[in-house]
Amino acid sequence: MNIRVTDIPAQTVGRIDVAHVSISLGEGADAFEAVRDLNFAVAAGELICVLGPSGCGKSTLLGALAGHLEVTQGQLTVDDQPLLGPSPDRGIVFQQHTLFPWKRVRDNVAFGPKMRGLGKAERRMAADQIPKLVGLEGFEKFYPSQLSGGMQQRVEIARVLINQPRVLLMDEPFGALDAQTRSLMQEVLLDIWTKIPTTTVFVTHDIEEALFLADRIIVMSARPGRVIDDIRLPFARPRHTELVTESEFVRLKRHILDRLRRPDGFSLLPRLSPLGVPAE
Ligand SMILES: Nc1ncnc2c1ncn2[C@@H]1O[C@H](COP(=O)(O)OP(=O)(O)OP(=O)(O)O)[C@@H](O)[C@H]1O
Repeated sequence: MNIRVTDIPAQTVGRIDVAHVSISLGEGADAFEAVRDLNFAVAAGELICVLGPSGCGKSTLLGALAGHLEVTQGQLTVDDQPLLGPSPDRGIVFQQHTLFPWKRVRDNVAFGPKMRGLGKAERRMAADQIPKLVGLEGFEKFYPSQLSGGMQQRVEIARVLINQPRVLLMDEPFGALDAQTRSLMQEVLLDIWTKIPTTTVFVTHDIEEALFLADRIIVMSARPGRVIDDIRLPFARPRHTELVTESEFVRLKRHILDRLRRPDGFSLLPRLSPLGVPAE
């Protein structure tokens, strides 16, 4: 049975507002504008992909959402609260692994709550449930080096989810995986997101990945990155790999390719409001 986005439990937290955000990097004569006047919102529980060519500032935007970078102009808020720095409320998963090699899976996952001073019983409960959710059952006692790349990424995701973040930030998390594992991990992510519909901002330069995962795709131009398209996807959930051969999928892929080639060209899709719904 296909379920629609509206059937997934509604989230009430995790709304992101990116209001006229520009970010400059570098200093003095080396300073340059990485992203310019980004203006969009992400609804609570929505999964968006930010897509754009290499160097267009996708990671810069994610770094600012994570609280690692300050914006030069404009404002970033989550649930109307300005971001004041990094927080477990906004968990980030990178392409590179950040696991402690000397800790077992279970202890890697439980590390964040331990640092936050959560009690042992609470930690144990979370550390038992989250690995199951991401498909790590049976691997809790393994060390990272005993796991495949895909399994290590599951641990990375578990480590973030255990903090029950309002927002999940993902910076090309599957970029280093082989094509088959990557496809599997996309399905794993959608399965997790359906069970815990956390607001997710997923950065990628892979058009098919964005089309497969997202409720909406924000397309950015080359540097300085600007939003050149905001596309709400019509595909039902759950999504299966056959989706990539459907005519609407192929049509949207062609549309995005065209937008990336001609960023100032005219979009044939309906114009969207900042929340990604068709404008009046
Ligand atoms: N700390 C930094 N100092 C100077 N320039 C930087 C710094 N970090 C990134 N850049 C430059 O800023 C621009 C935006 O980088 P960013 O990593 O955000 O792009 P991206 O879209 O994520 O690229 P990719 O898809 O290749 O990861 C790039 O031109 C990059 O070379």
